[in-house]
Amino acid sequence: MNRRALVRRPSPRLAEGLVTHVDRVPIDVGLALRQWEAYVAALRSEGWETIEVPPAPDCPDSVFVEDTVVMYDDLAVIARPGADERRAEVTGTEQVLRDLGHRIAHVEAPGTLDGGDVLKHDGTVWVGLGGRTNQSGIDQLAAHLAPLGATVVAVPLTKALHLKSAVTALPDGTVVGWEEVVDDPDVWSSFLAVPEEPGSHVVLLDGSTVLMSAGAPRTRALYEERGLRVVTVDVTEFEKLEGCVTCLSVRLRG
Ligand SMILES: NC(=O)NCCC[C@H](N)C(=O)O
Repeated sequence: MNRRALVRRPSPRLAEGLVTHVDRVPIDVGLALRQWEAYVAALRSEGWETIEVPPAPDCPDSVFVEDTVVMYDDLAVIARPGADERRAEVTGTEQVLRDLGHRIAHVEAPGTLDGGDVLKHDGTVWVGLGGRTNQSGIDQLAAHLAPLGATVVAVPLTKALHLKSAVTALPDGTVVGWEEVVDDPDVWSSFLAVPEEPGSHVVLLDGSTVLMSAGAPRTRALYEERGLRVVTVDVTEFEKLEGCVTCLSVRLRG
């Protein structure tokens, strides 16, 4: 399978990015750019072709490209970000996906939906409700994905910015999370609490390899004990803005 991922270069205005559940602290934009370049290099060295969405220099949070779309098979559901400040980000993503030949659908007003609220595994799509994503956004996503056989499940979300700020899934479907910010771990039949907050975010690079933050060494060891190969990257400047490894790319199928 062709392994391709969208990424988007950080805006020079990154330091003005939104913060909701954390206090604002200074961002080193030069360091952020180097961390982003290393993130892209890590994807490439793991066999992923990276495609840059044209930069959006006026949108401070545009590096968090995951929030602009939900991919399912060949369908790209263009998000409608819950934060007004981020609405303009979707245009560039849509154009790139259209040019790549993906089918396009949209979340329309009054719906809101951020890609970071959407966790997929094996035909089930969990969507965080209560932060950036509303019920109309979830209903619209469910309608777009139903013909593809996906089951959409709304999940309460009050303690983290996005569902995938709280939980992600390992290749075997085990959902991993930092329990302090998970509203209801019982949503998942297999839930594993991890010992460090940045450890709850994994990007699946293949069936046995995950990409994660370098800021969670004990969780890394836990994953390695489970037989996973782990690639780490420094993403401190993005973590200061409630971003993480998942937010920085969108993986495409086919
Ligand atoms: N998917 C994600 O978790 N994205 C992180 C977005 C962070 C950005 N500062 C925001 O508040 O929208």
